[in-house]
Amino acid sequence: MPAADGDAALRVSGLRRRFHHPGGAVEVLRGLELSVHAGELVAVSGRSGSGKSSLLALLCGFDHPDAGTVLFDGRPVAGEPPWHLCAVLPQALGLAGELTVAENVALPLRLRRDQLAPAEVDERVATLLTDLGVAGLASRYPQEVSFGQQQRVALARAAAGRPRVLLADEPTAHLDAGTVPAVLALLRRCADEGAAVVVATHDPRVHAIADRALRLADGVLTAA
Ligand SMILES: Nc1ncnc2c1ncn2[C@@H]1O[C@H](COP(=O)(O)OP(=O)(O)OP(=O)(O)O)[C@@H](O)[C@H]1O
Repeated sequence: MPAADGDAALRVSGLRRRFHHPGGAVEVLRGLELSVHAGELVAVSGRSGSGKSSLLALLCGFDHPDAGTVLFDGRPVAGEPPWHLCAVLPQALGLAGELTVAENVALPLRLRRDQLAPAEVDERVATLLTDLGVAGLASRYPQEVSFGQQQRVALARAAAGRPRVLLADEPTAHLDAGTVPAVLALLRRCADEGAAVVVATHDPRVHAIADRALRLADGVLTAA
């Protein structure tokens, strides 16, 4: 029997977001509904400008809706949810330039209140960097590696805290075909280990590993 919406790790209701431009207002999200359960990987497609990045920004608290609710395990969160509850790979990546690759990935673990032992942090970081094929870059700074490598580092950072909800915006853009399988495997593993995973993507390779495919159009999500 499918899990009830009320049990969803992430539950979004009636989400609205309007942007104001000199030429007028654009309502990008128009009462959007979404429920994602623990262990589920959902791929969200939609034409460029349909609002995928705007949706992810609202889910992770970078932006605020005009109306609607975002619940994590049935509860609202004031401001940005902590990394262990919701972590994001944004399109702009947002790596800290003053921290090395390894320090960036360790950051969500170091910021947690329930601190892990330093050896466990180091092991988790090393495993993620190895899995994503960037272990050799651990002591470099983000500006010393390629954009595609930075993208994998930002994904490792998002996954490091084993978040309840993992969001990824176009995680396979900028990657060569040989690198994509490792990214897909990590996203799938995060879901299999219990995260609710939402991926904004046009990539059919992501759709192939997703449990559900949704399409964002006219401000709402429908089955793709
Ligand atoms: N901060 C903002 N201020 C004004 N308009 C915005 C803002 N952010 C997004 N928009 C507008 O909202 C719409 C949705 O943008 P968004 O980046 O969410 O689309 P997207 O589906 O992620 O596109 P892409 O696939 O090209 O990344 C676009 O028309 C965009 O111009």
